[in-house]
Amino acid sequence: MRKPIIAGNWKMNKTASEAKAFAEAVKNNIPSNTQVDSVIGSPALFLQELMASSKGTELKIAAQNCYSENAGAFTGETSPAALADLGVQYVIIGHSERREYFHESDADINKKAHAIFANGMTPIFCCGETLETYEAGQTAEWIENQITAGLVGLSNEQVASMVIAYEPIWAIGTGKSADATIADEICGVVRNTVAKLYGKEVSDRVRIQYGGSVKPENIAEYMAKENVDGALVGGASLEPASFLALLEGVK
Ligand SMILES: O=C(CO)COP(=O)(O)O
Repeated sequence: MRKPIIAGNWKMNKTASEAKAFAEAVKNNIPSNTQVDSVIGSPALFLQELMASSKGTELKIAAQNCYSENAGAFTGETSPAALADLGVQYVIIGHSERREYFHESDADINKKAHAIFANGMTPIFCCGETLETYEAGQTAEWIENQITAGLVGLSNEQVASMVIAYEPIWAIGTGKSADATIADEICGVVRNTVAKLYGKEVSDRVRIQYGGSVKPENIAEYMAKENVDGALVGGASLEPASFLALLEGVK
């Protein structure tokens, strides 16, 4: 049985005081982590504050990115070793916004995945296709390629323990969600790709999220699907009441 995981991705939103107020508002209302892993992915600037505010509670904290080296002359980058030292558990990598606006390649993302595991954290690895690829009927091939390249060299145990988020680019922030049937089908493609590369035992364990215009009103439809183990949520994770409602939708 795979434990559900709901992760908010705040993207580049909030100030430190707003991040702290959010954590204070939600931290005592997070469901037990025997039911669901509840995660907030924050800008690096607020991670230390969020770690302090959420200490001893069921709220887990993710970074939205990191570099693939632990230290050195990499101006402006965030060290995975420093994230691990803060107690951060998850790092989102390969988000379509980073691939598109910051030109991250599959190889860059793969190096980050290795660095995250080397520091004892868990990657939330994002994949997803454009509307053009979707309409051309090439989604499955696209997703297989992103996963194959992004996970190169990881061990079976590492892949089994990670989280893979399927986020169709055409459904991100557009209000146009892939319906639950499509989400389940493509999350199934993700799982089959993992099975082909790492075997069935690994693909039965890896957790797969759907992301793209998930809201409290539609979360239950996604969670009811066989291949969907959780959600990666942007806009609807920004307000405490909405984030808590997403978690309620899983219970
Ligand atoms: O990109 C996303 C999460 O990483 C999805 O964003 P929205 O939930 O705002 O569509």
